[in-house]
Amino acid sequence: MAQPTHVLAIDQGTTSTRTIAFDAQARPVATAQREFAQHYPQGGWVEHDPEDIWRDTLATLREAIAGSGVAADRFAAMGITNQRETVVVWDRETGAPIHRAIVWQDRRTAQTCADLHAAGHEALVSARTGLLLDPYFSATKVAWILDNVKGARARAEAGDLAFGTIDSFLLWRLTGGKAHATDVTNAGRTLLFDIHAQRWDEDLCALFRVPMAMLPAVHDNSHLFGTTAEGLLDAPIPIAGMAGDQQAALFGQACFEPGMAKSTYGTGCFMLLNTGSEAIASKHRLLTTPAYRLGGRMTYAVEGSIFVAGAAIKWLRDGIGVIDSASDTARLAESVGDDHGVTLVPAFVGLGAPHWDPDARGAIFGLTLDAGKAHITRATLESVAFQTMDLVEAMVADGADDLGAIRVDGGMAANDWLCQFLADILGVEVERPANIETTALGAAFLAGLATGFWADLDALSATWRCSRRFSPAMPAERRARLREGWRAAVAKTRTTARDRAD
Ligand SMILES: Nc1ncnc2c1ncn2[C@@H]1O[C@H](COP(=O)(O)OP(=O)(O)O)[C@@H](O)[C@H]1O
Ligand SMILES: O=P(O)(O)OC[C@H](O)CO
Repeated sequence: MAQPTHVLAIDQGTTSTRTIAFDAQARPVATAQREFAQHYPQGGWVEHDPEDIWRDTLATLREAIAGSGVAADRFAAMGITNQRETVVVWDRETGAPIHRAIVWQDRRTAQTCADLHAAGHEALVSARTGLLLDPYFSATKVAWILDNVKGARARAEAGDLAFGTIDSFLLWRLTGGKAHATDVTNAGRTLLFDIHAQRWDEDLCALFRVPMAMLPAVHDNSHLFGTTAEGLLDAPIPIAGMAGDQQAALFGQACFEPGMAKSTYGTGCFMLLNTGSEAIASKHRLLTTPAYRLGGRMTYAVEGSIFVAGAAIKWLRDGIGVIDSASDTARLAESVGDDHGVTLVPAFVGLGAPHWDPDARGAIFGLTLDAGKAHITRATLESVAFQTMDLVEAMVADGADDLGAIRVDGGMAANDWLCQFLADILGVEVERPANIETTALGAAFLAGLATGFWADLDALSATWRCSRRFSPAMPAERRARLREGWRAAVAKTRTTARDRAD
């Protein structure tokens, strides 16, 4: 066999699918990317067509291989990383999904979660899964499909249907239906997986009414999951790494030591803090989640999940048309004075951590007649930093040491204005790596480790480079005033949601 020279990573995100080819120095040598359709069948519902996702995955894989100029048999392996929690249920015989994928942002099961909460189930769920009863997670979405597609529940119980998050679905398709598996990080977002015992939990499956016969096998993140089916690519390539995208970003940022944190700004924003071999239960409504498992040894993280970050920028562009492109936002934000007085709370799909309020909806405060698109744009960027601030405060209140620095990545991290405002509001150093595609890199690292392409974590750490560091420069008094303004706006947003519900 030819000596491997490169590794591939598939990054299946909420709004786009991409494949990146990396060389042995972890440099991206070819990228292929496609945006795909979002379906909003009702208010608060969000769906994807799994066939779109599969079509784009295959197309970007072929394109990235061709674009790299590297022969397919020179790739040591590929890794898969994915939007987490999103649910696909498919027929084991035909491989056809029985419903569109229900996306992590979808709120249709809010009432089911409220009922389970009222019945007193949250303590058990949190103790075993590290999560909360929120429609964000997979279990209630799976049950919704089984209850709403005719005959599905009986077929699932008979073992004829398979459930998977996007990673499992892609693995199934890539291997021609040979492998039905996932990894601990994706399993750990379903509400069905005991993150301490590290196995599917019978009680939780019964509580959420998900038949165990439809669940995938769960493996380490660095593991030989399967090999691409004959004829799919010019040569079969092993699939040897898998992780949910936020955990992959933590890995790609080389946050391997307890106390190291990263924050990823894509559609949403997700901040993960490595807590080592200890699963720390949050007292401030953060999540406890598997960070990665290598050689059977689990590393955990504490996570703050924010549902809307880049999605608000997309809304500025596609929803209300105040910008032509995401890259306009920094210039517009700079054009507004510091004391502009506008606050935007982007609770478009409720609020995630640390509030977990599925009924909250977006709001803008402080409008005056001179407020224009620049004010709204600036307030939108600021809201992303303020939400991160809420997460950091919750982590510190949970006993985390004061964070000296956070590593940022994701599409929005390209925005210098945002990175500086983030450093100012958090009062910590913000480090942006040379490669902000850390999600894909993390998946590539996992696949490369499994196949010996990279030797160990030290070899991976050695590839991490900071390209720009943003240091806090805002006077403490101004920071305190802005923080206060944000808290008041969030409180008003939540009161309005409660008033509407009454
Ligand atoms: N310069 C920028 N300023 C602000 N937001 C940006 C910028 N560039 C990209 N974005 C936003 O980042 C998001 C894309 O990031 P990405 O990491 O690709 O997301 P995902 O993986 O969730 O699909 C989009 O929502 C886009 O609006
Ligand atoms: O698509 P992203 O990058 O915003 O990530 C989505 C998260 O995995 C949802 O939990």
